[in-house]
Amino acid sequence: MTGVQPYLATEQLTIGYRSKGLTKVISSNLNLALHPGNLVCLLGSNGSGKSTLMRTLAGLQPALDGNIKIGQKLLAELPPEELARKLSLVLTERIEVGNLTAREIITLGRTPYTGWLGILNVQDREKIDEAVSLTHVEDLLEKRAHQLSDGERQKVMVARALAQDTDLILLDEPTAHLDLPNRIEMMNLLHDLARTTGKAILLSTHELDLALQTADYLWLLKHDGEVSAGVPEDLVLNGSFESAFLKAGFSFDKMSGTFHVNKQSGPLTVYLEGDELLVSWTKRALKRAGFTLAIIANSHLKIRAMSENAVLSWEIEGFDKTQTVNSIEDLLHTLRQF
Ligand SMILES: Nc1ncnc2c1ncn2[C@@H]1O[C@H](COP(=O)(O)OP(=O)(O)OP(=O)(O)O)[C@@H](O)[C@H]1O
Repeated sequence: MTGVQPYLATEQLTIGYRSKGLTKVISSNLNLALHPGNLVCLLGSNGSGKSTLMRTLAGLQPALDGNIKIGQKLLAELPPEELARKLSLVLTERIEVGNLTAREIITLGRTPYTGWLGILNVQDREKIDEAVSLTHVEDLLEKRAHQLSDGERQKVMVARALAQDTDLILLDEPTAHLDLPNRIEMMNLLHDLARTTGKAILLSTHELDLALQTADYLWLLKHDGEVSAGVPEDLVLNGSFESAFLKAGFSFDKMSGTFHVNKQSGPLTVYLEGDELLVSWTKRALKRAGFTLAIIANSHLKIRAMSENAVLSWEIEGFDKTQTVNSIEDLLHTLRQF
């Protein structure tokens, strides 16, 4: 991204650990940037170094080398109270919020402005109200932390970060432990927040699919420490996405943006045609069941998938006979007879 000043930028950053004279480098020469209004997802397999990078960017652990700049200033030289007005961190699982109500948790976000006494002025109250409204947690305010579901608690923690009124928000695995609808809601919420507030939001996640769909940028952390950064679609098309996650037994389908389990195919070849949606789901079932899918009609079996007036049917032609079934279960059962 050119022309726009980043809220955060790294220069030749090296992250890792130093203890008892030993240095463990996780990743080096990182030149990354977080720009206003962008949602960036940090992806990488287990142990690749996502938490290490998040912690380093948040100033919770020192960089081994290089710089992190917040605006024009070096992170390492920012006093804690100034950093707290620039960057908020949501460590969803690790923060002990005890028995506070959701309102009290969100109010804690104003601590960098209210000082020890915690007396709220008009602006503090406005920022809290705005955070509550943006995250839609109005109905949760009087609930205590232990009365909140994981998804509700996560939203309250995002509201606390918003109340902190920082340009940068970093979230470590905000979708962990959430069910699919809540994962989607959380990612959409963060994407909308980046758009509407102009904040730069960085989150680490294992949600490859959701990140591909919602992130403005991806940072892909590979096991060798290399980081590929870019727009999701560019990283899919240039092969970076695939190479960051590929393991034996999986393949990545660039067309659909999904990972597939590789199965050993059997000797019987099947040609599929017909209704697009039915063909797509039938293909999945056939691959899992070990059939080899052919791209030409000249195969052992030809299947025509049809959807007419909400009635689904699969016509199977081959070995001198034609049969029709009405479910994928029956289709698989019939094919296994051949
Ligand atoms: N305190 C530490 N001292 C030394 N090495 C550490 C320390 N904490 C983590 N590591 C190592 O750093 C590497 C990266 O760990 P990190 O927790 O950053 O990975 P991650 O991508 O967040 O993993 P996950 O997806 O499993 O949460 C791992 O090899 C881990 O063993």
